[in-house]
Amino acid sequence: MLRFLDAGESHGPGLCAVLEGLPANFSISREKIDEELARRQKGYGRGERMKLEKDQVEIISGLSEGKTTGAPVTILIRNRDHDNWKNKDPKDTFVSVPRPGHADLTGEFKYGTGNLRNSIERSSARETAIRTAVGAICRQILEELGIRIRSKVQTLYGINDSFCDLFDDGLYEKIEKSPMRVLRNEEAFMSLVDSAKRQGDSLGGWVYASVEGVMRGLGSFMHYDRRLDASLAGAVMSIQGVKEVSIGNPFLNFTGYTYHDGILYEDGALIRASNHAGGIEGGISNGENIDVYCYMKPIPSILLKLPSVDLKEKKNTDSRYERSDVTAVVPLTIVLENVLAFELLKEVLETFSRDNKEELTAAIRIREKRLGVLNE
Ligand SMILES: Cc1cc2nc3c(=O)[nH]c(=O)nc-3n(C[C@H](O)[C@H](O)[C@H](O)COP(=O)(O)O)c2cc1C
Ligand SMILES: C=C(O[C@@H]1CC(C(=O)O)=C[C@@H](OP(=O)(O)O)[C@H]1O)C(=O)O
Repeated sequence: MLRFLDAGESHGPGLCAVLEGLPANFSISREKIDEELARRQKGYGRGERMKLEKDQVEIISGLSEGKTTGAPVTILIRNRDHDNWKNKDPKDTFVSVPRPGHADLTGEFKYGTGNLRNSIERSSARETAIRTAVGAICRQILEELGIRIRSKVQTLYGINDSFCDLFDDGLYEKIEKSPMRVLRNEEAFMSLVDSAKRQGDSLGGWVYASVEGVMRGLGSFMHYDRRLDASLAGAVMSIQGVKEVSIGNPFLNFTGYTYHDGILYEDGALIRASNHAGGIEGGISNGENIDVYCYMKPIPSILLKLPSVDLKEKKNTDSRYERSDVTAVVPLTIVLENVLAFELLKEVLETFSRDNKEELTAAIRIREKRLGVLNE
């Protein structure tokens, strides 16, 4: 079983993860992991923190001559901002006024450390840096198996028309360079972010990822917890700030006749007339692109005042501001891609459970050969 644990606080020395269950003999490039980390740091609407960090991964275990050995892979990302925090007087970082919408209050209900700073540190989406690094390892293996993931921002604020409707040729390369550049309506995006910032407010929006080349037959309807759509949705919902997940386009109105994707036999092959199902039927991948949409709520840390309570003084007060992004929909696209990469590799290994590259690719070929009969 592929699994990982991660640890680390937002302003602590760093973040780390142990990823276990990778098959042996796959090449993993550290540079490619760092490229994903750099992509995640970009995006209009990011706050001051991203100017301080330059995320890079250190690989502590699990690779030999750049290849997986089957041993647990341990990775580490250091927090540059730690240098600015390590000598702070605890009195100066103490927090007793929770921000509505963040984890400050619920974290205190649950853990009761008396200082909301502890919840802030671990609940922070800083954790998405290490999750992106984990996904970036899985992604390199998926790419060798012919699976490719790409993403884009679909909407910002309440604007339900797309900033960029379709993937153009070569767009993937452009996304890799800078996710912002691919937004057709880049100026509209930027001015919306600018005005939210001027107001002291924040924004959310929808992002979209599409996975190409997924083999048929991942997931199962045999039990609720093996359904592929459920596993993917759960993983995506676990990303900080994500509140809705849809497999297939949630913006269109359908009837049964217009929604369901016709099955056609053409030129000796089984094909689908459309892909409104988003690549999953009955909890099992059907070979079409897996399309995942998710909605991120507006960022909770805002300069505008919301009602809150000083838990120490037991007095009503205004919410307090903590340095923040205005919107994180652009980095969310990269986090989404890499969260999906981990989940999909886990599903591949669940279905074709093998311990090394050669046996894994052979097992996938045997399945494809059997399904190929349907196309004759
Ligand atoms: C990439 C990314 C960056 C984020 N940046 C911030 C931020 O700067 N300030 C903030 O208050 N929330 C930010 N969030 C959202 C919070 O982490 C999130 O709302 C909080 O942990 C509470 O979790 P919940 O919204 O899932 O309930 C960010 C989320 C992501 C994915
Ligand atoms: C550090 C990251 O995002 C952080 C997520 C975050 C939050 O509350 O979730 C709050 C901000 O942290 P800080 O107060 O240090 O500026 C963001 O910068 C990152 O994405 O690497």
